[in-house]
Amino acid sequence: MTIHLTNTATRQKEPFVPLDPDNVRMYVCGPTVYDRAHLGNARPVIVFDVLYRLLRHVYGVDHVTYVRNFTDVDDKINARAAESGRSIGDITDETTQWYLEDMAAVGALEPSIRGANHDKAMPRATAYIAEMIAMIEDLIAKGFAYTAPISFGHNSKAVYFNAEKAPEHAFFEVEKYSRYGVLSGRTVDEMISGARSERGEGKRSPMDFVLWKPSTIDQPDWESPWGRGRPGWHIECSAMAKSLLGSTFDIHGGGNDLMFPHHENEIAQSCCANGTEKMANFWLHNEMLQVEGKKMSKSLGNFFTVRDLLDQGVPGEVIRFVFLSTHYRKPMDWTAEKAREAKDTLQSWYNLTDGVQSSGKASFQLIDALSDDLNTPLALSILHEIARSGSAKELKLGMQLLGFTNPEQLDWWRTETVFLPGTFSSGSTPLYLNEIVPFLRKWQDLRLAKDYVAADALKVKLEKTGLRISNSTSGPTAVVPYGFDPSKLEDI
Ligand SMILES: Nc1ncnc2c1ncn2[C@@H]1O[C@H](COP(=O)(O)OP(=O)(O)OP(=O)(O)O)[C@@H](O)[C@H]1O
Ligand SMILES: [Zn+2]
Repeated sequence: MTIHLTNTATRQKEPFVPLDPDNVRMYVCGPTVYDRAHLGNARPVIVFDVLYRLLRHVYGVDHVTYVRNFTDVDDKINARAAESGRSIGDITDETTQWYLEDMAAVGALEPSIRGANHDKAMPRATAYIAEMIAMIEDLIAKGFAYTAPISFGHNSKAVYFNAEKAPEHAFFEVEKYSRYGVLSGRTVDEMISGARSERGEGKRSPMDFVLWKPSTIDQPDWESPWGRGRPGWHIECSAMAKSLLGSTFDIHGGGNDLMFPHHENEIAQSCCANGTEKMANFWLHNEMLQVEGKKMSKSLGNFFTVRDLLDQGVPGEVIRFVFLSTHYRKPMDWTAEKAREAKDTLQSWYNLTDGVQSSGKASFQLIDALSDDLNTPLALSILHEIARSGSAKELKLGMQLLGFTNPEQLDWWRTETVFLPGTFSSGSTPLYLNEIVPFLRKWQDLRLAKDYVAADALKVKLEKTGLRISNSTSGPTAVVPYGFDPSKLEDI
């Protein structure tokens, strides 16, 4: 069975043939670490996690390398340090840790080098400055890049190191690379207006972009042939990808907001420095999580974080489920309704598969769906069918393939059912039997007395505590959610 993926570079769905089936190589642009990940940032993580799992399934765990970087040098980080009075290292260490915790909570595997956990699978940009400098020197030597000294104005001299010699910018000269713009399919005008936001003294053309920039004394800096300075964002990914995956690798991924200019610039740098035709054979881009039609983003301020949802009691698996119910190339919204439905579904699936042995291979139908350009909505509907047919083992295998791994320590989905008069569903006595039964009795009495108004009011109050109250064939019934807090009953 061949995996087919939509390749942004060709705008077609193509059969995926790895360069080396013994080591399938994927790079995904990671976060800039200065704040909590917002919910939109989790979308590429979950999408590429599914692809990673599929590749491991097809080629074997030891035959897939997945690299996702941390951008820990960036002007947004400097700004956060300046406004908070904290050190850059503190901010990047803390947010890196947060990111790892939040992405683990949504069921994402950590990237790995052929299945082995390794620092190199999650490289920090600051550990690759020497490689970035070498690549920039290479680009200059080959005539694709140039340098330009900053001009010392009346007050700028004092703020730079080594004031004797003006530090220099290094720029990539876009005109030298004929395939610039091919990935995103943009016109020169569109690219010029997109590039204008990036300032830089001494640029030959507004489209040229920064490879290296001088640092003032209050900015992070490294020694370089162009004076003390720091790298531009794009060169970070080119240098790390080359160093860890080679000059040409299989798949490069990220959100479609990165297609231009970031990925266009990565391609220009890598292909020109490495003398290759392609940086990656396949370019994959996920569409955006939106809020009222606009991209969820930090700059627009229309965001909430993954941690906000987790703290509100939305399980990470529910976040994952909601993302997978929309195809990765379609924009989507987060809604409370989708989260509720996902939670109900997962709750029933986890209960159905609880304790079921799960060795074996996931169903072919499911692999087929994922192999067709990661059709996760179809995969979920196949799981629905499997669940309806009652095939618990097959369901569990399928859930595992999609990353719903049923973590025993986080069994938010476990429920118990209490019936009147004091019987219960599971083998052991429910924890809150004695607290709940009197309320069920009272509800039954009100109904028998035909005082439906009071009965309904009581039901509403009980359901506010998290119980689900109904009248089953066995009589009044309360479904008790995992983590139920009986002290909430005291106010009724
Ligand atoms: N709303 C979104 N929906 C889906 N993916 C997103 C969204 N916003 C950002 N991403 C992706 O998240 C990843 C991390 O991006 P990055 O760290 O640059 O985001 P950011 O700069 O923190 O966010 P923002 O774009 O909100 O300023 C990238 O792959 C990017 O494409
Ligand atoms: Zn990148």
